[in-house]
Amino acid sequence: MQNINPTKTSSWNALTQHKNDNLNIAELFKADPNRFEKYSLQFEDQILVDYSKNAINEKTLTLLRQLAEECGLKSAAQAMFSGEKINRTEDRAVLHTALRNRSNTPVKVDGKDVMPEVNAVLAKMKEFSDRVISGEWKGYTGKAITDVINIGIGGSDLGPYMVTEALRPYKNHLTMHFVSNVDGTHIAETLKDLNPETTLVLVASKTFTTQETMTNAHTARDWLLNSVKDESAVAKHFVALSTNAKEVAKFGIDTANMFEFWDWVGGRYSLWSAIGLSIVLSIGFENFEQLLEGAHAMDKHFLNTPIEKNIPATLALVGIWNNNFLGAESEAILPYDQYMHRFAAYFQQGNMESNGKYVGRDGEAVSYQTGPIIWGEPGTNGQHAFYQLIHQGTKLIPCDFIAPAQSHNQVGDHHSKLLSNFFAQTEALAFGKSKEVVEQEFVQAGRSLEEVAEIIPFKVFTGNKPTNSILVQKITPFTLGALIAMYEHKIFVQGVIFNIYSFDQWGVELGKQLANRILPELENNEKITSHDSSTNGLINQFKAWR
Ligand SMILES: O=P(O)(O)OC[C@H]1O[C@H](O)[C@@H](O)[C@@H](O)[C@@H]1O
Repeated sequence: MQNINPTKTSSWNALTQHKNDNLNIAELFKADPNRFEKYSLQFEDQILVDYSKNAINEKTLTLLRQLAEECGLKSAAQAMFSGEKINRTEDRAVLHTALRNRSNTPVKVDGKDVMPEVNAVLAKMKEFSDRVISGEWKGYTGKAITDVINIGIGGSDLGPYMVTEALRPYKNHLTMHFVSNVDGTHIAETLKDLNPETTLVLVASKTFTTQETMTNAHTARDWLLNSVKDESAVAKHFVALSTNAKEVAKFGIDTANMFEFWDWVGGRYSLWSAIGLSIVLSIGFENFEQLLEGAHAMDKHFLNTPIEKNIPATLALVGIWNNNFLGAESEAILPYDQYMHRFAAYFQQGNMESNGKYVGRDGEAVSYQTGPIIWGEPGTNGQHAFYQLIHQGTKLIPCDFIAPAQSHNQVGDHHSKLLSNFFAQTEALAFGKSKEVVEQEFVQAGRSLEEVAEIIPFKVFTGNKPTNSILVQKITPFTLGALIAMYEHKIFVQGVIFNIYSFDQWGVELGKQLANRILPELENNEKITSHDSSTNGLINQFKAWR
């Protein structure tokens, strides 16, 4: 990928000037009755992306598209899809798109087509999951599996957990559990109600060396062996999802029970790989294939659609406008769908681990903002918690509102009520409430303006808060796959423009290294003096209190 400092492009300069036009969303709507038609896009008649409630006009979009061109977006996308080693700092290709390449066209890494291996692992996942779901796969004592625990963390947890929750309406009889935290409470609470004879454990770890996961996996293994007291039981109750066959064998899992993936799959992009086995076990292989189909359809859209109609690119560019020119520091993802309650958490890793970088592709510190802080919670719960600050605080927080038109649970008028909130919020954020309207409301309520003068300012909403509305016909495996891929590519486009490496994650290493240094210091009762005074003080107090 090229090394292009975005701030040195002519479009960046022009955008900096253009910021002074101080666009106002309400005025933009007043001036153009066709704004919705102009600034909304549809995907396969199933997903509507309305980005019209942003402070943008034709000029903004033209300049942003020019920026993408000047930063080499097209060739960068080609490079990723064709297996070039765009993850330079780890010398790896980035091919989560090959995992869902339903067209099965060859994708080469170092001259070798990866598709036969991808298809072989998918076939193995199908065969295994069919046997577990049908009850043909038996545990050590001959009983069918009832519960599945996925032990993993980060990319080996968030994706599978988010998707199995989002697609709960499609799930079968198996009960899924996800254990990630090294806090013993997580595994203890999970194992408490489970029977080892009917439990299958998936140890999900790309590297198979992650402290949290290996610790939890050993605890689960001890739990099984405490109950059945025969090492050979492990083969019936443990499988590994990993790239590291050597470590898997060391742990005692037969490599026949290993579902492989490859170093060109980033952890936070791995739910499409063997890491998705918990998804397959939960909703069946055909539904998992639909998830892959949806993502593949979005991949094709991203790669082949001109930038004017390209959904991930458009979301990325509008995001850059808000982040780099209007000064927004964070972005909220707000699904109006209870099943999608982990969606924001998933893209917290997806986005922040990808684009939370301060070093550009030239090895120098950048002089501009890179990835935003991502946060969010499902729909109306957020309204009664943190929306106050979005409406009337001093910070600019662009929000993505996501909602399905059809609910999986048609309970009374719940869905109309939910969606009325979904529509109302973006309207309120964009248009606000003026002083005049507040006054009018008081007058209509029979109050005199003199009497209420003091409280009027507190009731004014300035509006002009940017939002995207993403309306999905229904959350199905296909549309969910497409939505996830849409955000993945948005992150990719922003990383290209930020001129950073989006697919490494060196920032997680230092803490790990220091924890490994501290762990032996906690194993005795000696006073610790090897750190700064704060860290020494904390460790010593911990030792005194434990
Ligand atoms: O799957 P693994 O190897 O256990 O890694 C789990 C997580 O570890 C680190 O925090 C990072 O590298 C993440 O990207 C990764 O998802």
